[in-house]
Amino acid sequence: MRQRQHEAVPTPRADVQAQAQRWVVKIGSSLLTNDGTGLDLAWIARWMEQIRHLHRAGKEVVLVSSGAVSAGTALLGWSQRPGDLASRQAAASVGQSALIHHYEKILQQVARPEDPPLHCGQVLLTHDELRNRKRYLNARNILRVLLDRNVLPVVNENDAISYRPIQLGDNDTLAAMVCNLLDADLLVLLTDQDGLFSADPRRDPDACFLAEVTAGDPRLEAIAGGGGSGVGTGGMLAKVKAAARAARSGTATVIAHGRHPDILPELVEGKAIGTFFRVRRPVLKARKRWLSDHLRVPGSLILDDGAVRALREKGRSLLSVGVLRVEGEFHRGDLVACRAQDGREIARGLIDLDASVMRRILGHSRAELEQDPTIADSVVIHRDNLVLADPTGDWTPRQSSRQPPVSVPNPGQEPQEGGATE
Ligand SMILES: Nc1ncnc2c1ncn2[C@@H]1O[C@H](COP(=O)(O)OP(=O)(O)O)[C@@H](O)[C@H]1O
Ligand SMILES: N[C@@H](CCC(=O)OP(=O)(O)O)C(=O)O
Repeated sequence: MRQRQHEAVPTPRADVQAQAQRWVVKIGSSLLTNDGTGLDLAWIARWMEQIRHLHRAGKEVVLVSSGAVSAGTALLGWSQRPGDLASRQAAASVGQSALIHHYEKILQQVARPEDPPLHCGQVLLTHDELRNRKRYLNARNILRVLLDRNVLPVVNENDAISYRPIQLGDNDTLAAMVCNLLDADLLVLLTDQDGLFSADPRRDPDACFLAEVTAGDPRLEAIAGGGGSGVGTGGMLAKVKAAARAARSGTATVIAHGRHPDILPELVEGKAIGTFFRVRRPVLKARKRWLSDHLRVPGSLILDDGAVRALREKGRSLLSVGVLRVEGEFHRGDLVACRAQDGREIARGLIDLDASVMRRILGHSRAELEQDPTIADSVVIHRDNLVLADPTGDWTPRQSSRQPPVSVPNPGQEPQEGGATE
């Protein structure tokens, strides 16, 4: 079920939850392990039972699971989570296979005789899958194929080969990206707190619980601290940002305590447990979502005030005459940031020219540029390939682009552009 945007009367929370068809459920490190090493198999069994329950209710479920490093740390006989990259990669490599083994085994143990077959399908993603358009579409297709074949995708970052410059880091971000890939209806972030509080409840005993908020509300980032449990990576801040990111695809979010008994069945019943993040902004089209999903860009263009206005207020393409400076190295087709002169990122998009060509164009004086329309009017970034930042720093749709055909994924088929909302 897709929450309708700009409704006079917003869909009640209970209905958003009960009618959500495609669920992305994320279980954080803080829940999967009690002391930072090893897995809590008893609780994994309870979550697997709950996922079986969702399937019986006809829901599609993707599980985003942390825990590889914790599981590997215990198996390798180390007393604490490794601090150095190589040991963390080794722990993830050993732990990920153990993690998926336990999920599959326990998923079968909790099956009822009348249940149709349900197996786990491991999907390990890196930042590259989300940066490169072809790999992004490929990841989307395989996730769709798994759901179509009644498989439970179990997603994690490929920690064994990720290293800091290309790392997503926390699985809240990853889960939100999966929501964007799949146009999920509901993101459930299970953690070790009852939800979002007005301050970190570990530090502030007077912190108040927030039952319902708006995804992307900039005030929320100020109250959500970084890593809190010491085991998890992103802390509440990553979850608040993930809810804002998920809202770009119209996905509502619930942050709830994973050890609340039967949390998932109770959410399907529409119960108000945990903090609900309502979607209150226009949904970005799939292609623009992919543009906004990039965590890093190889270069920036510094724009003059006229170009900033043309992009922001008139929804125009970016022309070379409006570019004052080029930073970084990039090639035609790369995603680059467009910045105002004070450094704020106001847009980002796929560039039509290499950095070297841009610099050559900028070598002309502004008077020369203005006199030679063939150079001055070169389209640097077409408006269909641009997303604009709104005043909160989130991304907003602007121009409607043409609708490519909707694709139905087939195994082995080349990834296709397109999708329900593109
Ligand atoms: N405003 C807040 N409300 C709730 N929890 C918060 C807040 N600010 C910081 N936290 C901390 O965030 C932690 C959860 O994040 P994290 O440890 O990364 O968990 P996970 O492994 O589930 O992702 C909580 O244990 C809590 O201490
Ligand atoms: N991908 C890592 C976990 C990353 C992590 O801790 O994320 P989170 O559970 O969001 O704090 C792993 O499997 O160990």
